[in-house]
Amino acid sequence: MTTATSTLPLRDRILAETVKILGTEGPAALTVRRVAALSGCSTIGVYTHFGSKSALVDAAIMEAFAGLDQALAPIDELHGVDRLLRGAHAYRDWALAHPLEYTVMFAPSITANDASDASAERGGLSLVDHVARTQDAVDRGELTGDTETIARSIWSQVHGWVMTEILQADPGRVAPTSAARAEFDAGVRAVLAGFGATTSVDRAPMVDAPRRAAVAPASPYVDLDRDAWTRLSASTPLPLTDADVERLAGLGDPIDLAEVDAIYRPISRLLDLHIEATRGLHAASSTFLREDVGGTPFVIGVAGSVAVGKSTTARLLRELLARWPATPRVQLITTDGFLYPNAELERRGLMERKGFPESYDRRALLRFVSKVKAGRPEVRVPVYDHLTYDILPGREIVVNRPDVLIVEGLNVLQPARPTAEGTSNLAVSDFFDFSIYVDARTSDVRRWYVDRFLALRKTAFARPESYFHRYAALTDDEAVERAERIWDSINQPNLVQNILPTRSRATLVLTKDSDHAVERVRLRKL
Ligand SMILES: Nc1ncnc2c1ncn2[C@@H]1O[C@H](COP(=O)(O)OP(=O)(O)O)[C@@H](O)[C@H]1O
Ligand SMILES: CC(C)(COP(=O)(O)O)[C@@H](O)C(=O)NCCC(=O)O
Repeated sequence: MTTATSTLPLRDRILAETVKILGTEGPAALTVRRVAALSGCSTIGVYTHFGSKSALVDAAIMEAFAGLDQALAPIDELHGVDRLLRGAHAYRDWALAHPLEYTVMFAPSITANDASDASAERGGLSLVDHVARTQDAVDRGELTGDTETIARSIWSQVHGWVMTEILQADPGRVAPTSAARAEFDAGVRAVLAGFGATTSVDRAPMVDAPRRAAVAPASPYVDLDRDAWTRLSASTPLPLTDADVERLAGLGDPIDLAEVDAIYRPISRLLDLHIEATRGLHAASSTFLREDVGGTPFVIGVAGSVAVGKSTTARLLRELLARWPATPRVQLITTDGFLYPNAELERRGLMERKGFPESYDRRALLRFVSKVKAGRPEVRVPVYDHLTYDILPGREIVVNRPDVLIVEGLNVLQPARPTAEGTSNLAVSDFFDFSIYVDARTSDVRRWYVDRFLALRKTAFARPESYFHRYAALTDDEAVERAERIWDSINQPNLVQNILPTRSRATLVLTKDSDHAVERVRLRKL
């Protein structure tokens, strides 16, 4: 941090001095007394703002990551390899301008000993968005290989390079030269080329970048910005009203009729076309086989992170599809009904892994969809209750040969697990006729999760039977801390390890901006 700290508010002054000490002398030199003296306050002042020395270290790490995230935000206007290259430069530019913060974020002597698990792991989690950006380049056919390997190779190149530049300079003072920038650029391009990048990456300044790429030549997807998507179904009527939309919107998911009109009306039209075509295919098969192969429900999977707004998407689709004359009977189920009950999760040591693939009775879920698809009547689904955080004993939803079944859940796009013999099982998604992945930046979803947790304190948590009732009385700060802990320890690792990697399997990907509005739609065309 190069700015003079004396004019900053006390909290920022304390953090700045902490970063200086940690970044130049290491954690052994950090004492609350010293930070207080340098910040011009008493030790009580430090404790009042941060509570403890380790909380101070945590705050220094977390704030530094927030700064880096902010510096990287503009590249999310871009796509593919272009975004990865520009991201690498934005990352290096920030790190070299904040060498002490960068040291605090990544020096193992600090993160391994003096930070809490959450902030020590924050470095790993910062890879999440990078992995998602890499996945985008792979999905577009601009890079070839395993996404995780490519993402790690790019990051190792960038991080290793930046750390060397910082260590070679005087503490806190890096003077980047254009020669160093050119060398760095060549190094990152070499890594990208090693994974098959052929796209010529232009050097125009970031602000001039096109908002959206049209279609990558080898990509199996068509990628449309919001306006282009909306124009696709100009003549389809919108059968919902403001009141319908208000009724269907999930907590913290600010959707309105304009958004439904712009985004969901075209989806509903596209689905109607798919349903019609699928029925035509069945009729053709019947003619060929000279027997009636029978109708079967059209099954749609809706996947995405916890708190991304899958439920709102699924409910809107149910409502819109039911208004098409060919599909009046639309049912919606969520996969949480197939979570093992808490007692079973406890027995398996999985209470902290609710939502991970292994926390579900996957065989029961597979049996369920295959029965539905086979046209069986009265197929039953257990019911999960968010309030008690458990399966409701004896309660069931009956799925009775609907025209359309929507299956919503975190893991619905998981590929099949290999059997012990090395052959492949079927996966739930093998029974889908269409699938939708609701996507957003991980940092935005984290914020939505925390905001929803805060809002739930006054509603669901306030009820004595709520599993989270003990959180109803928390102060704002305590509730934020609690929600972030659940997010960082359960939901984000699940997103990164299990959910995000399934995104490219979806027929349609809806990418939301930080205000929940869908900014981009990607449709599989091949
Ligand atoms: N602890 C909770 N108490 C009550 N309702 C909850 C709780 N957590 C989530 N919900 C509700 O459950 C639904 C599903 O949430 P989630 O699985 O996070 O999916 P999404 O937000 O993507 O729809 C949402 O309507 C949400 O408001
Ligand atoms: C119930 C869920 C696993 C979602 O299940 P889904 O319907 O997506 O299969 C999730 O909302 C959840 O409660 N996760 C556990 C961690 C948490 O309390 O946020």
